[in-house]
Amino acid sequence: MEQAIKDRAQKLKDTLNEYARLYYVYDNPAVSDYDYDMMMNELKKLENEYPELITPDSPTQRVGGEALNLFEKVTHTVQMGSLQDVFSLEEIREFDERVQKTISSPEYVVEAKIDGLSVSLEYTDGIFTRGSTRGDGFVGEDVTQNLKTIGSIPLKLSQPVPFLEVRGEVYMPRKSFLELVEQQELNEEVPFKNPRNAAAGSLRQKDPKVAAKRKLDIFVFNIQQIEGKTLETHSESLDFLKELGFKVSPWYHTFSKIEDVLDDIEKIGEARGSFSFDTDGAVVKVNSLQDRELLGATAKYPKWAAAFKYPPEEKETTLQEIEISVGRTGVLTPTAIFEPILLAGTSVSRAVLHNQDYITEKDIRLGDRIIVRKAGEIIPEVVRSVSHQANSMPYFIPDVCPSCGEQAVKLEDEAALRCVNPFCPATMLKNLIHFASRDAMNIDGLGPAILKMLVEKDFVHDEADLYFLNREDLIDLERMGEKSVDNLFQAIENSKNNDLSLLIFALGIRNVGKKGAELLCEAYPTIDRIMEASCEEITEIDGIGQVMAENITEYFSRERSKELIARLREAGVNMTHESKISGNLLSNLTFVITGTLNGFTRNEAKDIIEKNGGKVSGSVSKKTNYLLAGEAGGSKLKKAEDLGVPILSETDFLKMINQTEGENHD
Ligand SMILES: NC(=O)c1ccc[n+]([C@@H]2O[C@H](COP(=O)([O-])OP(=O)(O)OC[C@H]3O[C@@H](n4cnc5c(N)ncnc54)[C@H](O)[C@@H]3O)[C@@H](O)[C@H]2O)c1
Ligand SMILES: [Zn+2]
Repeated sequence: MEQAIKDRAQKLKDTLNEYARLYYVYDNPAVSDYDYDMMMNELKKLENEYPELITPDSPTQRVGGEALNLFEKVTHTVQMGSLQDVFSLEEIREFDERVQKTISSPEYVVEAKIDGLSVSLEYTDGIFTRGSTRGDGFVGEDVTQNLKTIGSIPLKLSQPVPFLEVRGEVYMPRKSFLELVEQQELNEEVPFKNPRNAAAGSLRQKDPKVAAKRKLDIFVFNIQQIEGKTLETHSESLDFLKELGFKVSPWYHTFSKIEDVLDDIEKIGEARGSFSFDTDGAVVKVNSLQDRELLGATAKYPKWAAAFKYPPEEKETTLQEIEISVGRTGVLTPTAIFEPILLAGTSVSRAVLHNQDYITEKDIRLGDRIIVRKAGEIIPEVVRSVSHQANSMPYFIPDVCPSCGEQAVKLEDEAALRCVNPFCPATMLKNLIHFASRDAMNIDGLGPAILKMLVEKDFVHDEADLYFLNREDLIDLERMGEKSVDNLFQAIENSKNNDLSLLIFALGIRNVGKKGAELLCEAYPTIDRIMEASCEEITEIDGIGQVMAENITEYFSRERSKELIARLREAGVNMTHESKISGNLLSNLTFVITGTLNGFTRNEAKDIIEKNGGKVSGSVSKKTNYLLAGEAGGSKLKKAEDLGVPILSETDFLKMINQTEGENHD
């Protein structure tokens, strides 16, 4: 065998193993399933031709990913194998021929292949006892608590079957996925790439409360083990599972002619665009359970089943327009608008172009002939440009926000353009969520869901509107009863007393965090003084740099800001800052706190020090003035001794503070 072939095989193994790790262990694929499958196919062909290339670490020999240490491990009594996959109807005929060598006139069941993750559910005397992921097929993860949050998994079966283990596919409905991604974008989290990864990521959350919020669902498709009931065929077992209370494969039909099998596969292909879940193929299974025994399995998959994978559909069309929309986080997204084409059973006229880098890399221009692809995923994408029109020019996303008309900017380390106008209607919801959040105005009960309704119903257009809400409007809102409206009004009322520094932080001025807001307020303790301060003056504040100072003055120079502040003032929102620093006897002194204190918590001690003008640092150095040591000081105590830093006991510290307060009273 040539060295080049060996090298190619090794390269494929390494790359596929890495892709599989990202996909199974981190739920974050680097390439599309189709591209992965095509590489896998190439490796399989090489290994077929040169069997000496097959090593135990080859991805062709292994199923799925490793179990994470986060969960208890579960050893599967019945192996949870994968499926042999095929990419043409011809290969389904070949599968049938292979089956026919062992079984005469086999009967087949065709099922939709759900794109989720495989789990095993165990029941003893009809009670759900344990659920686990597939893992590598032999050892999976115990995710019982998370599975219990899925409403369609029965906790008790309609019959007390002595023992039952079933296998099913947990998935995230498309609608839930779109909602989740929207939420993740608002929270500035990295969104999941597709419903399958979202389902896998959600089921492997350590906290079942998170999993519960993710709206997962399941289709059960096989009996792995059963006691107390004899079944002859697969279709019979699906019927029985239904009777027990399971949600089973949504599409299954039994056929005895291979032509009918092929027809049904095509029917699923046409219908799958309209399913509420992602379908990446069709599975053909031998129906008789006894025949399955005869056919057996390889180390990786059963020989009685085959998965047909639908190829991604691609079509050529003409790009008519590029529409720019602005999302809730202010990101400008280009969408291709083209002459409608029929893809995966639906008419398509729009596709994502991601960002400027994507457009530039593929040199996509207005008027181009383009190739659009729809694979398993929900949203089609523009794959490439086939040809440009004469005299066409490279396309650049205009740097203007389509919602507010202000200039959009490219932030560091981002491929995207963003609208940063604090009053852009497109990003208002996100600003409001920040405004009401715990660290900002801390308005309990005014979370993202309610704010979204308030914005959608046009009740709220900016932060000040929150203080002029109408009781009747709120009571009409979904899920808002009298009591919760009262509580909400009380929380809004309470927020009026917040310190000015919280309000400044809540306004969401670019680059102004909690700390920056506090520093600003220490220097300028009223809103009027802040608004009058010049950029130069603000830059002089210790801890505030040029950029932050510019952002602050730019914000307050806007007419909209002045109006907003005026209305907040009218509502009675506090506009002054009460300095935390009441004394200065500890000024210029740095403290480190260690050990357990008796009279107060470490945070309380920190507050006392800061109120008196001192600083608290996390580690002892030559610059430390005092170590405040409670019981069991440990390494910090040792270090302070070594460096000769004075050590204060709690009593010493109290004396020092009382002296301070005493002096203040003089
Ligand atoms: N994009 C990437 O980087 C990447 C990496 C690794 C794997 N993958 C993808 O993962 C897949 C390979 O994973 P696999 O080994 O799980 O194989 P598979 O997903 O192709 O098929 C096996 C699985 O199908 C599921 N299934 C769904 N509906 C079923 C039904 N009705 N009957 C029987 N089984 C059903 C089972 O849970 C089973 O585990 C490929 O599609 C591959 O593209 C992608
Ligand atoms: Zn805008």
